[in-house]
Amino acid sequence: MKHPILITNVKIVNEGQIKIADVFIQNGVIESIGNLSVEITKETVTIDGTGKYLFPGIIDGQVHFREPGLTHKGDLYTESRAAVAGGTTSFIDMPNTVPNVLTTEILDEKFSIASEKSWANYSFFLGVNNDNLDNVLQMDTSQFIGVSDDGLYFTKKGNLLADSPDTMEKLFSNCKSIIAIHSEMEKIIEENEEIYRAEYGEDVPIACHPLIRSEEGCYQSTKRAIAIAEKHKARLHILHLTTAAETHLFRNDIPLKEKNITTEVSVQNLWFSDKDYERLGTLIKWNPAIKTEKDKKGLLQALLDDRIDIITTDHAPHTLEEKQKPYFQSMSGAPMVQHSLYVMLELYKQGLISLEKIAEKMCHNVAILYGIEKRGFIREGYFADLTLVDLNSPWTVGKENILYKCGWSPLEGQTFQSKVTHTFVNGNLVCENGNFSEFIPGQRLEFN
Ligand SMILES: NC(=O)N[C@@H](CC(=O)O)C(=O)O
Repeated sequence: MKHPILITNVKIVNEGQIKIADVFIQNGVIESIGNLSVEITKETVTIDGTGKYLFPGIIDGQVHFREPGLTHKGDLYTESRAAVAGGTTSFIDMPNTVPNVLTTEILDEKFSIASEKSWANYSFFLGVNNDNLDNVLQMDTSQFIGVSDDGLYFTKKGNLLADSPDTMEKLFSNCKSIIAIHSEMEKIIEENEEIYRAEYGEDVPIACHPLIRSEEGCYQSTKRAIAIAEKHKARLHILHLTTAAETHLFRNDIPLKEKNITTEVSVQNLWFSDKDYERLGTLIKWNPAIKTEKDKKGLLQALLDDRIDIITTDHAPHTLEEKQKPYFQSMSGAPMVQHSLYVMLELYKQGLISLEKIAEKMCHNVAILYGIEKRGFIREGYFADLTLVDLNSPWTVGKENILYKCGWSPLEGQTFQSKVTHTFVNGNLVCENGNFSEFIPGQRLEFN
């Protein structure tokens, strides 16, 4: 039986406001919020929230948890456990697992594994590439949370969806669900690779990464994808923006609910810039590449003025061995899901973003964008997915507190001022000051 939980006198960060109240959780949902005089029974767990901040549980719209098929990097148990430790209570996972998620059978298998192994609530994108395009065009795609090409190669040549305008025309004119795309132009990347190969041979320095996977490659791709989506009134979501230039292609004059074209930024692009390649090398090699200080500032500005709708992580773990290779051979992507809220709270401490905006972009808007039912807000009757934070409890990221299966983080050595003290998933207190409850599986996200 689930214990009722009463969190008292806590600062609730929700829907543009911070208000002090008590929160009563029972049977997995937020039963009441206010100045409560609930009857405290023997079973009730009372948590003193004085001085702390209560956020809706973070919903991460883009992760790679690697199961099935790539479980030497991470799996649904290890990565979702790391997620809840850092205050993330729901996630949407990408299709580039092995086998790629190109059929509903493989999608169902992923749901089935998650129902037994995931600490957090979950959903999965259906992958789309040339191998299954005709099938996807026949499907009632409104039954999926979204389709995505992320991490999949699209054409026989190996290009991305964004490189195949004809295919985009076909897909966008038919598909009813959200189409979440990785937006870079392979042709521009290949041309740039040739330029730097001519100069350095195989020893291209990592500092060239943002020049190879360049601003131009992102901008041209995003511009074209938006034009095709607008023509077909498709529901397009551009994943992980990395350039300030692209942000100007998105609108902020209509409410998120009415937008057909949306986008996101991943936390690492608000934290790192090209200045960090010298210190961290291929550890911060991501696709698309982390770009300049100017881009970092422009992305934050676009987040604040609502041209960027949500914050994700693109959590993409690889082993250290896979990362620490020469530029061309090293894997792109790094783990981030345990630390996303910490990065954002640190930006708050630096005066760059408000707590209300963090809740909007990491919780409310992700629920709105993907139509997730009864999560992402602190409201009576909603699932009790909640994250309690102490804003004055410094700690340092180190091997001993990293929970990713790959065992490393590009943030090692970083001191954060804030700490997630309690994470609740569906009304269960699953993690308290780094100590986990017995395993309780999360739930499949329902969407409308
Ligand atoms: N973002 C990355 O750099 N890597 C992702 C794939 C992807 O999102 O392209 C991965 O799965 O490793």
